[in-house]
Amino acid sequence: MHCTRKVTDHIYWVGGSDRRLALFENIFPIKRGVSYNAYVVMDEKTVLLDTADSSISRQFFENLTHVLDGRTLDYLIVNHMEPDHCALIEELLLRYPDLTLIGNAKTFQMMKQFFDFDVDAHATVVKEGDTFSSGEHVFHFVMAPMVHWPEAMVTYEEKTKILFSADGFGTFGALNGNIFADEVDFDRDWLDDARRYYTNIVGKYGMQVQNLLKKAAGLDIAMICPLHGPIWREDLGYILDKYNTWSSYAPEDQAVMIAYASMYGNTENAANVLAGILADKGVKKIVVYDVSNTDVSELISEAFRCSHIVLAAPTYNGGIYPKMENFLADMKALNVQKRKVAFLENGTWAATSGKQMAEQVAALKEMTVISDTLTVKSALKEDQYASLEELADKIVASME
Ligand SMILES: Cc1cc2nc3c(=O)[nH]c(=O)nc-3n(C[C@H](O)[C@H](O)[C@H](O)COP(=O)(O)O)c2cc1C
Repeated sequence: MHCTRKVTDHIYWVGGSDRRLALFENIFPIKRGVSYNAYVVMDEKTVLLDTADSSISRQFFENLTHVLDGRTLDYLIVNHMEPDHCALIEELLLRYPDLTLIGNAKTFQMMKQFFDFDVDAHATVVKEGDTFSSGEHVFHFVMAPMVHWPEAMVTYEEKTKILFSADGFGTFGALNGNIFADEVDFDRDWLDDARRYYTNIVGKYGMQVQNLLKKAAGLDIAMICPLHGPIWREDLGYILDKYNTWSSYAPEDQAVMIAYASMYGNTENAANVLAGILADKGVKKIVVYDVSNTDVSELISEAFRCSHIVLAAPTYNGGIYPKMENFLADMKALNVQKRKVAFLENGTWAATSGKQMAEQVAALKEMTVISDTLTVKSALKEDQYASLEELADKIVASME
């Protein structure tokens, strides 16, 4: 049966959620599932904005058929060619052979790569600033290259002042009946997943997101309809502000993240002792993560959130403990920058992980090392308490 919701009098959410998928993009754990949003505009002409992932195809087509209520589908606006949104285009054409596809030149290049149908026979190419009217609704096309694919665009509808924002402002998490951010406790239940989605998927492209935010500032936006997660129709400043923070790589919180790797508990012990000393000195926002037990997507998300990062790892066959090395590689890949950092190394015969971690962090932009590397030789000794206190003092002194 159909499972749709009204967004405005003439616009409907026709998406669906997948709670079975373990890994989004076969890499990111999604314990709370994910939604694939799509929207239908009922007007003189009928318009669909994006399709969905094949996993929800049955629900999507039931929704679409129900909303169209016997009418045909005239137009599909393709904001993003990633398969989780465009998988159903070919089936859509089988059902609605006269369908016109609206996208930019790159959209259709990609469509020809993904599909075998006669794309040119259906394509209407639009570019930045072009408009299209379906009757009462007027759609403006705004290019959003590399947010997060080159062909990505967003569509602004003039009458309803809705920004159909593609993957921008999206989040992991299935929709549970409530499709609007103001119907849920976003800050409590969604923000962590929104940050994890943004930082891991779009995090690398901060400058491109900043460009899109500048374009968005010129539009009178009443609602943001993303392709994943809740729709924003109240307090838009909240999510725009978060996007501005994340895309400018500014820390969201003055907080200390201690990420440690440990096989036999000694580096872990040092991480815990440091956290305790920081707490003694009045720091409230401290998070401690075992990099072996925490998915790297969560570590990245926290690295974007926290102002301070302490990396603690044993030396391993002359290198950095592999799970920590993987986190460092991801930090580079996702452009983590502008953080205050410190290192704690461990080694039993030749501790070099600190030096090696520092070299990798030096390749990141605007990272400030706030203290000399602290070396543990196998296990932390009582006489090292003072050096941990010294490190904690430096962290506290550098917090705003
Ligand atoms: C497979 C393996 C390789 C290691 N390689 C080195 C090394 O290259 N240099 C070194 O000084 N210690 C090396 N160690 C020793 C550990 O770094 C050391 O025991 C450290 O205290 C482990 O910390 P943990 O208790 O937090 O796991 C190695 C240990 C293991 C198990």
